[in-house]
Amino acid sequence: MPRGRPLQLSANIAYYKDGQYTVCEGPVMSSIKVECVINEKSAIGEGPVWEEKDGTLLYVDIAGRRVSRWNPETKQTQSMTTEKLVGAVVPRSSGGYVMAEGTRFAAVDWGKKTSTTIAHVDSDKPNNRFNDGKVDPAGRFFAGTMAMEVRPAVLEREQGSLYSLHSDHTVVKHFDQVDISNGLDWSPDHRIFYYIDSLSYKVEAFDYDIQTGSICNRRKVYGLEKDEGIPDGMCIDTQGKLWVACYSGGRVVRIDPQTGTRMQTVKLPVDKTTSCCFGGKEYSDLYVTSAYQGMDQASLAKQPQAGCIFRITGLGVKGIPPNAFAG
Ligand SMILES: O=C(O)[C@H](O)[C@@H](O)[C@H](O)[C@H](O)CO
Ligand SMILES: [Zn+2]
Repeated sequence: MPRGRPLQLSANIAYYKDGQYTVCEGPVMSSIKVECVINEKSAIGEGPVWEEKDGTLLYVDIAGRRVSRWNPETKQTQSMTTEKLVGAVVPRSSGGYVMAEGTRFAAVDWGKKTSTTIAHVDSDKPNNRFNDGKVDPAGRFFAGTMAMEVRPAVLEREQGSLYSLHSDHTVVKHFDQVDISNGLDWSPDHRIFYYIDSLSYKVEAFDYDIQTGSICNRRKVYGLEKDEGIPDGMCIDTQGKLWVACYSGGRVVRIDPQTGTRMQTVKLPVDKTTSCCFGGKEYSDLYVTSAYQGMDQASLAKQPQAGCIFRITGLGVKGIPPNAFAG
């Protein structure tokens, strides 16, 4: 091994210097690029989903009460306003979308820009709303709730629950006592469900039964460090590693859930990074949403791109195509 030549390890690069290998965080030899691709700002951009058939990015602006779809070719965004705060939107196999809005699951007719209720949750909690959601590999739409925020991350604690909407339109409640129900995804072999309750400052895992959609054996897989901020949305890559957007951390981190360690950090030019998904050609680009809500004038002046959506290229990893709601 000649001096100064990098040694490729599984996830990191080691440099040989002064008689020892220094392991840097992340594949520093690849050219990672972060660019703002959607200039149209969201108060709380969230829930990005890549739609392969159209090559478009679907996402929500939670507080802006908007579902949007952006076409990278035309650079055009189409939007639909929602009545209540909208936590997540997902593709539906029978066409259109399903959204988790207010405290209801609703079908969206994208052509007409209208919605119809499928089911209600948390009817005993008028101050609750849906937050993040995603479809499991069998077509069930998982989404969780939280109390309305007084300001970012300030709210009545333990009011939320995690639900799933099944193809027959029944709703299952998995657990309650959630502060801010947030990022979620499934392992590539469908045997593990990963979940974030933001104010726990950790990523958790459950055993997953893909046949029934039930979860058990809750455990911690990663605890966030102080400077990483609040864990928010997340997605998994084909290697089973988790990409977590860190709210007030201005970064996405790649976590190895098997070892509970951080493998990589990618910083962004905004603090309030909220969620991420893979998209683009072969799902090799990471799209990252952000928020401007809750920022004062001074920080907005310092971060003019707050609320924009970013694309990270050159990561050298690939994502898994999103699932569509089966009902
Ligand atoms: O983006 C979301 O998931 C929530 O709706 C936001 O409100 C933030 O996550 C929260 O404020 C940070 O904890
Ligand atoms: Zn979120």
